[in-house]
Amino acid sequence: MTTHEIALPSYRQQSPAVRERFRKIAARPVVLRVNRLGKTFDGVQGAIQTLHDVSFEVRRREFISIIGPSGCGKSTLIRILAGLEEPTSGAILLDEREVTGPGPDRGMVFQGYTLFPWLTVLKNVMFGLEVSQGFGSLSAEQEARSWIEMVGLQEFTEAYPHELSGGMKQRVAIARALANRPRILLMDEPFGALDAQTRAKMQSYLLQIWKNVDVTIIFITHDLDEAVYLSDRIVVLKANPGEIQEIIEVPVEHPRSPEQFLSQEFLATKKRLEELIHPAKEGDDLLPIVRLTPVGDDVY
Ligand SMILES: Nc1ncnc2c1ncn2[C@@H]1O[C@H](COP(=O)(O)OP(=O)(O)OP(=O)(O)O)[C@@H](O)[C@H]1O
Repeated sequence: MTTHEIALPSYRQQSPAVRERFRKIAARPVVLRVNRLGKTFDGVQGAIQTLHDVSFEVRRREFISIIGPSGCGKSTLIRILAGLEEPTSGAILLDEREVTGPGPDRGMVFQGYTLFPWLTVLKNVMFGLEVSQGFGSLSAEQEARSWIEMVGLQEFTEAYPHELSGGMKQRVAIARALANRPRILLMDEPFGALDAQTRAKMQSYLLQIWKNVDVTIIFITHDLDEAVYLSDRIVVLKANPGEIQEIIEVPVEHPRSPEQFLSQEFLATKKRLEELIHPAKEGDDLLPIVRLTPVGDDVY
């Protein structure tokens, strides 16, 4: 049975506990304002309008996912938030100050493993502390060790990246990003290259870390389950140009746990995401038939 065939409550229906959580979030200060953001690239075939009039606000310690079809401008948006790309129009305000370039107030974790392969786990995490935060080596080491412990890799401080699994590398990348005490952690498909089991573990680790650290998270994913499981709110973009279709308040209660994947609220939210991202078109999953087996030799 698919989620389309189950009678589900509206994804807008919230339990008292969820309503109360959103009321508390609304009372927190705004950390990030994305104001009428637009981005046009000059391509070989002319200008490509990638983002158009994108506006939203993020409050302190919110977990926001950005989701949308391939090419809708998710990575462009996160690169603008990181200060790696300039918007064509509009502005980003972090703590009410305009973002004009990269800064230590924004940490980044990408899908590709971005650790320095020639440095140990400890030295990777110490790097930013020493180079951009001005820590002396002793205090950088102390600080780095506490972040490595936070991601559960204290046994691996002297290991090199090639000695770690993909999930462990991403945990080091998270520790390294958080060690600089960013206001916002920007994560672009951080678990996209991991197998399903490791990915599920990483989602659980990330929720545990987020609970213990004063950080706001912006998380890009293609995975609907991942977006619903992790987020307070989900910003759904559409493509050509990338515009906001809807911002969904996830009605699933906290603390989150994998059993909730089958709850009615979870499925109702996922169904809404499916409607927005993969609107069903009659026959769009059918291939032109080229028959290479004799008639009568059918598998179904
Ligand atoms: N530097 C660039 N120059 C020209 N066009 C670009 C550039 N960067 C992105 N684009 C275009 O902007 C659009 C959005 O790209 P972007 O990578 O932000 O989308 P996305 O939603 O992250 O895609 P995906 O989900 O496939 O990773 C695409 O059409 C892409 O070709």
